Amino acid sequence: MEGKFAGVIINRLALNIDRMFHYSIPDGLLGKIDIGSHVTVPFGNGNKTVDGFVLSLSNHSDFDGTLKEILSVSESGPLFDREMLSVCQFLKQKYFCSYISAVKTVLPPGSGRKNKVSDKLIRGSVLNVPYDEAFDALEKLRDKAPKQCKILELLIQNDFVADSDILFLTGAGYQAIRALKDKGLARQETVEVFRLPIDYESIPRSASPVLTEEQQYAVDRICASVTENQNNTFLLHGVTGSGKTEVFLNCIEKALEIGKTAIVLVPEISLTPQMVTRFAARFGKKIAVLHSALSMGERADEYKRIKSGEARVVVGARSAIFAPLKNIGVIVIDEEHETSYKAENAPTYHAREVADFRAKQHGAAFVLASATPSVESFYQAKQGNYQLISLTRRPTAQNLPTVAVSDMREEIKNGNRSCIGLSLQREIRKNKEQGEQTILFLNRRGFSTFVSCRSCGFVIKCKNCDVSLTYHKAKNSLTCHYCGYTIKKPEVCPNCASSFIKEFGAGTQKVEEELHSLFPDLSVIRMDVDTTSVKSSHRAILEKFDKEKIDILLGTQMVAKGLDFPNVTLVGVLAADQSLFVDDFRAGERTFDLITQVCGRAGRGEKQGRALIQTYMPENSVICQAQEQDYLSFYENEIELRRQLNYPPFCDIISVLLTSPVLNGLLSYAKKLARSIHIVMQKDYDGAFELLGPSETSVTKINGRFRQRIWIKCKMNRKAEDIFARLRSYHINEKNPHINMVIENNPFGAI
Ligand SMILES: Nc1ncnc2c1ncn2[C@@H]1O[C@H](COP(=O)(O)OP(=O)(O)OP(=O)(O)O)[C@@H](O)[C@H]1O
Ligand SMILES: [Zn+2]
Ligand SMILES: [Zn+2]
Repeated sequence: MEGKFAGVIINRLALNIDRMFHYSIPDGLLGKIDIGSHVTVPFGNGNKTVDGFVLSLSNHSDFDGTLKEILSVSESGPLFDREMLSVCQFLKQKYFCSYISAVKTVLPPGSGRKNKVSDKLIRGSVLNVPYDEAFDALEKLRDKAPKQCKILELLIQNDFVADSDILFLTGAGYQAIRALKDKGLARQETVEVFRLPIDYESIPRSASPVLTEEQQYAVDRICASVTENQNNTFLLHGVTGSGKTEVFLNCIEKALEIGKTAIVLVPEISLTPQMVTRFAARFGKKIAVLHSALSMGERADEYKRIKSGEARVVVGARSAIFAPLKNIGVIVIDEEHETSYKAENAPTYHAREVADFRAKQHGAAFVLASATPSVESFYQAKQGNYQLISLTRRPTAQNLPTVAVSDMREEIKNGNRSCIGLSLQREIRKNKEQGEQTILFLNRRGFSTFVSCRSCGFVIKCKNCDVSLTYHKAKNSLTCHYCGYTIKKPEVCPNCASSFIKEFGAGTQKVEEELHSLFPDLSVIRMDVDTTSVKSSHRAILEKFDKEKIDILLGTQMVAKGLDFPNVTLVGVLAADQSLFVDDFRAGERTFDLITQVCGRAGRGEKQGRALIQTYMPENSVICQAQEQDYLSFYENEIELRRQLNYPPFCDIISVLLTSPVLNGLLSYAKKLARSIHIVMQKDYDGAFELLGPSETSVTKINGRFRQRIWIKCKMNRKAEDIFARLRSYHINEKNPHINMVIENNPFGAI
């Protein structure tokens, strides 16, 4: 450990201290401090003791005066190594975040927190009164004790909330939790944490099936890179059910064989149960699983197993890309087109970009797998930057499912007002008679359930955000999905006092009711955010569907992808076209991907599958291409559109979002910034660019903050990075206490 001087990042989010502070290392601590050490230091004029992280070490200092000394260092050793330090620098440069938020992204789970992760038990709170009483209490607390009100809202929305989560999510202190308990509204509960998320050893081991020729070719090409330490990027484009997973399982096996390690990212928690089982069946305890549904304790355990070298394959959601593995041989991103790979909070990294960075550092093979690659990735493959490997058939006896389109306008003309058309009803019936199972997919975007007045049209909105509240039938509550604001559903319209105030739109609950009345003899199981809030319920629902041969699995996005049930031969897509109306240049891509993926759940076993797409616009080209499951013609169309309209991959889109609790001053500041950006871009940027805005965002207010956005279209290169980094410093120096700035490169579904 070299050096007498250390550069330290202070563990505070305040933007004006977002830089390295230099300290000298006292003799007593020499040799004990390294990159990644967690230290305490005197800070500021008052020399307050604060904690921070060591990011650099050196033997000399340019500082003229006497440097302050580091006070202490955590005994448990450095929290990250030099490789992770370079990842932090990458995050900071590419995503315009502060040092500390970059560092926090790579820290082990639970570290740097005040309360220690207990070994077996988690303390938390649950609601202690019926919902109705809780709603009454909410209104009483709303103005007098807003923190308690926020906690109560959380407890209404969830069955159990860990105290640490309450503190983190609401910013309240323990006394607020205690006050709610004293009032009898909440009570304390302790839940036992399952230390190993899955008993990997209990899952029966299974070997690889004999690969098809196409699969073997893919494995050989990727493995050549793994063994030769070559950093190549592969786009594994295979139709749904073509055995992509089998391909990368085999590549990982190879990597392990020659002493290397592997990371596999899978998109959402919903994907993990089946996927994890497949990994455990192949690799047993050599795998570690990291995703957000694990408790902090579980995550900390898995992390330890990775650090100790026991776990050599990490399977996880987005943040697993930061797993502290050494000697990585292969990184896989499954369903690489998924939007959940992009982080929503700072640093707003894309896992694909971080993976690319790490793969380069390790000389690892990088595999992007999808049946419907993102337009950006496919373009890279066409340009020769990625090596394209295609799997064109399913390895099982069956072809891709046949897909039919059902015109819902005809259904309405014929007097059928059900959201399940007659053709779909017939198919469901037929499937039941053949003893086969059905998956029904409800495109969530088309089915928000808000409450409105049938007399005056009044829609109940959030008081902090410019959005309508979502109705939850089981609790008879209305909740804001942005800020958590919760109220009881009013009996009469707050605007005109009419009692014709009702929920609008069909949610999964409504469709479920309809299924029961159409098919009283069929069993239905529902999977959506409401039925999966309790830990492990994903797994439970899927297991029940499989083991008990439930007739219909009904769900939102959660059932669209990754599921592999051989007895499912029919897939129905309700409201296929709704996601086409979203105001986003990726709407077509997302609709194509959703429909193709969900149809791909059918006929994965020995029996031929079929899918039925219900739509109001059967002539729409995206719907037609999805019906044909023809990615290539979809891509050709889409890339031409992007070229004409100058969208990614032909340029990058940078969003500069400004928010403030007061409208006054926000717009003029945004205009001033837009003008400055324009001038600087003209002077210092060397290519074409376009600047749009400032303008209001589609949701004009979130969490009590008004929003203005400036869009810049340009190629994100070193020069542009430098300009936006300067813009960020300029904003920090302006000291506009009310106005927040977030710069984001290529945001997804920006609101
Ligand atoms: N060579 C093979 N021989 C027999 N069965 C296979 C073979 N390869 C894969 N399978 C089986 O075919 C099914 C689909 O394979 P897999 O899940 O790997 O495909 P996928 O392309 O990853 O699917 P998707 O991306 O559509 O979810 C699985 O049940 C798998 O066990
Ligand atoms: Zn809100
Ligand atoms: Zn009304």
